[in-house]
Amino acid sequence: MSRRLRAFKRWMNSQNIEYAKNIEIIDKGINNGISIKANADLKQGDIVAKIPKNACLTIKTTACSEMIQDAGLAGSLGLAVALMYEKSIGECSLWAGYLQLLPERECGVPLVWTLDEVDQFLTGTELHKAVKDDKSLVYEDWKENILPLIASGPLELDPMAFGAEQYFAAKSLVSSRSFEIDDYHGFGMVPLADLFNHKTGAENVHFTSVSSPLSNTDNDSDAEDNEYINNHHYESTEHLSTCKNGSPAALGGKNISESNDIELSSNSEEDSDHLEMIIVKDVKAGDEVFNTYGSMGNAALLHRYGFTELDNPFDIINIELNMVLEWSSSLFSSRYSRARLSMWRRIGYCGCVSQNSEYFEISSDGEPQYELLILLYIIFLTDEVYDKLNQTVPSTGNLDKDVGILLLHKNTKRIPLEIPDMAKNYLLTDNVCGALVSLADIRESFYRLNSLRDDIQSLSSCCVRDRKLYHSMVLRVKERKILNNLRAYASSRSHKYKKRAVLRKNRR
Ligand SMILES: C[S@@+](CC[C@H](N)C(=O)[O-])C[C@H]1O[C@@H](n2cnc3c(N)ncnc32)[C@H](O)[C@@H]1O
Repeated sequence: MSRRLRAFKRWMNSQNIEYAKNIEIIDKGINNGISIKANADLKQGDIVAKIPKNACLTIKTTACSEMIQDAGLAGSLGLAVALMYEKSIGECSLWAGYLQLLPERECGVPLVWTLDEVDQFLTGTELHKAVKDDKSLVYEDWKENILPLIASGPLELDPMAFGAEQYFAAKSLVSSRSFEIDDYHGFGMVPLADLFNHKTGAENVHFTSVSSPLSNTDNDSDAEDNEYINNHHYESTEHLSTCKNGSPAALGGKNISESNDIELSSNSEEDSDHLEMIIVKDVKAGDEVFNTYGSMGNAALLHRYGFTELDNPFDIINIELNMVLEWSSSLFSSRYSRARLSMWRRIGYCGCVSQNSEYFEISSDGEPQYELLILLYIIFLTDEVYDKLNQTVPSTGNLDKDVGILLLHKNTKRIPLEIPDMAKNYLLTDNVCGALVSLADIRESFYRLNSLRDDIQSLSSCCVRDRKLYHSMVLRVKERKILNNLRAYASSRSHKYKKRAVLRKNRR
């Protein structure tokens, strides 16, 4: 057993953190990290760890809690300050035995890459602009909130431990390892629980928390209920994109409040101050025990946790509304495009919205967001139908649902927009399918020179241990495959394509 692991186990003992004998903490060193393995078969319902809430590092439990509160810091910023402070006081920290097990920073998280690395590895991907924006926002946060604490705060903070670099490092740890604990503590670092790795849709454990100490005081029996919570962290909700159809954006995961994974189980009163890890799917002796950090695509996984998965079914790619408008303006005029866009909005549609940008999602199998199909269809409406629609649809105010479906097909048939599966038969005209292929080509050009084949070859020859390169290549290749799937989706639905396929078949 490594020295750092022995020290961590001694520390866990001192904090009354309990874990089952049939799980083992495996330390593969700095590069490969730590994971949890089953020593014996684990059965659904087994509790494999109990962690007192006061052993968690939060803005309430840290020794600098008062300073954080007085400075009005909260969220991931407050937790990062708590983490930096506890690290800065070394062995005097109550969490010294825990902190010595953590890496300096989560190197895979692009927030801590250099700007050159961000350009080198992420150009063209969903993350390129997001990470650049993050870097400047996080730096601004530091300048505005932490620098004043070093200069004139009450605790004589060591400037070497609270520099911008240390803040970025702390943010990468908070982003990749913090959990929501309860209403009182908010998010925090949860020793032991944060040693489980993630597997999408195939987790073995869930993390459970008893209701907050605040609600415990009102003697309500709800306070004894356990609530399943996920390894969601501040970034996941701060940057969470809101999408009309509720699906996660490329960078968003499942919002905690939207989670339908709530599991309730009762717990005795004396247990109410701790967290539990409970087995939800049997594990065979010798296998790794996985947690889930939520259902999210590779862009979100890399953004927050610093890794990707080759077979991630939640992968998506986004097509920005601005890109659609540019493409439309290159075919028609920009005035024409703006008028068609305005009609689309009047009928009651919008894209997903995140941080000042509006976009459409393309799912892993290449299926475009419904709202994009409607917009493209409106762009290609003949002037005659458009004018008719223009007279029918009110320019402002709430739309009557009946008016919303008054989109006319060629033979003046109404398109039943409220039944997407049926409407798609009308919306996917040759023009719309051709537009989807063009949009895929334009989005593809963001990756610059290399072809997808080049990228696949680079990925196959690159080593998982070269983390930045490997995971950014997985992100790139998976995104480009989705664009291929979008082209295939469009081609297979285009009548021209279908006709050509029939002709080819007849010729054979
Ligand atoms: C909560 S920690 C899990 C424990 C971690 N392995 C350690 O060494 O402490 C999250 C970090 O573990 C790593 N990780 C978790 N699941 C992973 C996976 N499926 N593939 C690659 N890395 C993973 C990533 O570095 C991530 O930021």
